[in-house]
Amino acid sequence: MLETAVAQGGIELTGVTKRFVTPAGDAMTAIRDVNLVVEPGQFCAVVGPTGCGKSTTLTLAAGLEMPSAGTVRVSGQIVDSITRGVSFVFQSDALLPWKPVLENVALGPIFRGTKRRDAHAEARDWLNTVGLSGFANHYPHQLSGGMRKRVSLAAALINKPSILLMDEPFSALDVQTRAIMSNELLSLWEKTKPSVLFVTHDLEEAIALADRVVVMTAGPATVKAVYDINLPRPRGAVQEIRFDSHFLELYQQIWESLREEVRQAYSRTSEVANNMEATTAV
Ligand SMILES: Nc1ncnc2c1ncn2[C@@H]1O[C@H](COP(=O)(O)OP(=O)(O)OP(=O)(O)O)[C@@H](O)[C@H]1O
Repeated sequence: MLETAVAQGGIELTGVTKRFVTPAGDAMTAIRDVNLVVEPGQFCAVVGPTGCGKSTTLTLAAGLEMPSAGTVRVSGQIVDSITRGVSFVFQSDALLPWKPVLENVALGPIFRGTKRRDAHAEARDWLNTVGLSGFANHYPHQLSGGMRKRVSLAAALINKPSILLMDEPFSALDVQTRAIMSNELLSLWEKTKPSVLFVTHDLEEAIALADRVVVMTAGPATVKAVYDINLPRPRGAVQEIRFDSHFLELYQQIWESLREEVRQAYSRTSEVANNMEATTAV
């Protein structure tokens, strides 16, 4: 497993712990002793209770944060600065509001030194791929949430990333748009096959999209269990695969594992809230 992760685009976290300093000056451990492998071209989803450290895991893979202990390797190289070949898609769109759609999509190639005309031509191809060829001159605020998300995907994929890091990319969308975007993401991923690390709160979404689902424990997070999702590909419409009997079995099995962590995280936050109330009442 270790050898395969060394190939282009493989991600490997070994014994990774990340501590932060809180605003009060205390040390807090966000993730603890995390071991995680994403094989090149694999779609890996990470689920876990809120606040357990999923986004922290992504920022470590991106090289935006450094581990306090352990190592992060991408394509076999230890990550010690911003990782090359990575595109990030967040919950918010991260588009520049003062630039039209075409310019937003062309930004990556322009930053890398591609001539403006060539970058625009490439951006037009990507807008065509995500079904927005008629919106090149619109500004982000003139688009719907789903359309902005498509622009974000085009802006990420135009960079031909070997790694795509996605932090709850569709959570702000309504259910129907979310399903459409999931299908679009799968068909785009099947064309270019970057390694994907996809953080979500939605277990159904994780199983419908991924080759592998990683369940993290209540914070400080460590990896609790890893499930291989052996549903056939291409998956077809994510709305339909949810009714497949094997999908339901996988859901049941993974939810069993996740439920306990969600319960623990919830009771911890309730304890903190109760303690705060008690302190305030004194
Ligand atoms: N830069 C930082 N400084 C201090 N604490 C941080 C920092 N980044 C994250 N944390 C803390 O680390 C913990 C994990 O945060 P993280 O955002 O990784 O969790 P998450 O699982 O992605 O949460 P959610 O599911 O709610 O999005 C949280 O307690 C958070 O407050």
